[in-house]
Amino acid sequence: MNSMLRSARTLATTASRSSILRRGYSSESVPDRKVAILGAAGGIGQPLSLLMKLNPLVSNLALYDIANTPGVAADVSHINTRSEVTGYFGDDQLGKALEGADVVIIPAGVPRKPGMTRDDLFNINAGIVKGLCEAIAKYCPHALINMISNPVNSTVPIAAEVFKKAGTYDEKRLFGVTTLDVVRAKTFYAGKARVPVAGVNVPVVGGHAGVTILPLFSQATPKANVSEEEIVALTKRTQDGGTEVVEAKAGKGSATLSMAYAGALFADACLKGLNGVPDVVECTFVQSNVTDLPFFASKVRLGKNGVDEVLGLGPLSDFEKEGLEKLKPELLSSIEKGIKFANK
Ligand SMILES: NC(=O)C1=CN([C@@H]2O[C@H](COP(=O)(O)OP(=O)(O)OC[C@H]3O[C@@H](n4cnc5c(N)ncnc54)[C@H](O)[C@@H]3O)[C@@H](O)[C@H]2O)C=CC1
Ligand SMILES: O=C([O-])CC(=O)C(=O)O
Repeated sequence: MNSMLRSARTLATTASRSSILRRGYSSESVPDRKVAILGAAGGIGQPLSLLMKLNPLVSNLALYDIANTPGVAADVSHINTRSEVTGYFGDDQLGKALEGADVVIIPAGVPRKPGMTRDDLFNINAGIVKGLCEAIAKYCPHALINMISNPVNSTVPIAAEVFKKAGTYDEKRLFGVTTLDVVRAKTFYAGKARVPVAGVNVPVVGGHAGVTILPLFSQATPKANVSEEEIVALTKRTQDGGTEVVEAKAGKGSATLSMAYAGALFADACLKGLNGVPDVVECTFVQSNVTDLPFFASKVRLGKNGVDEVLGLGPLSDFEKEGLEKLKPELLSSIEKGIKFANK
């Protein structure tokens, strides 16, 4: 029995060491990193907590929600990986959850039901995000913020305004998580192009709602014979990916599992950037000069201070150029709605 336990333990240690080595570190050089998840007991929060517990770059995992986090934290904490896990709940414990955090992931807020747009969530989620960002400004002003709560096109500008008011705003540290759009675009493209999905790359730019989601299939790799008609259909399916899940769940919420996967990928990229791993590039919604809009999702190189460089759009097809012009009014109005809310 003892030898069985010993070999299981050796396996776990070897797995964690080799995954650290795969990420470009020597096993001695991985710094301590605290990740806080706000909304950790929710549909996204729980599987995201699990995935972050599996990430060997995390040394301290703080799980915060308005309720139910002690159970989630107790459960996840039994997994024999590197991080210490602590559950926090209620306003009184928010400061402790945030103190010392390097990355704060925010999936707090209500999800859509069939028939709703992401903007229909604004009235509830804007207030939730504002309150959480006020606490972040106070307790961990230098953390990288990964905003998942919808409508992302407005919640990111809200966060920026809250941080500006608190005097802590650093545009390099605020990210709207649009990774799920990229994950979907890759999956749908691989299916149509009949290529192995593991090698597929597709940038997705713009924002995170309906037509503001603009996948750039003209830049997809590997190149494949995909017709114009199929590109139009792939674009529409990527833009409607969230709605597809909302309708399939029929009133029981929106994407949680694929979102947890996407959120874990993006947080991992942020941690790698912080740790100095070179050439970490992800699409994300950030303060931007790439277009005339103040916030825009595009490829971003991540570094030790968050955003290292916001990369340009690259060459667009005529269909994508048209999509870009079409998305601007809606994206701008969502950004302005967020700014107005934060300053009222
Ligand atoms: N960026 C993206 O690609 C995606 C964003 N989302 C968004 O993520 C959000 C969460 O979705 P789900 O996890 O499915 O919802 P959910 O309702 O299952 O979970 C939300 C959690 O937030 C918690 N919460 C509410 N107020 C809070 C506060 N003040 N502080 C801390 N926690 C608080 C709730 O207690 C709940 O546990 C929604 O706004 C949804 O639209 C969902 C999928 C993809
Ligand atoms: O569609 C929703 O409401 C949730 C979301 O943002 C997504 O799945 O992309």
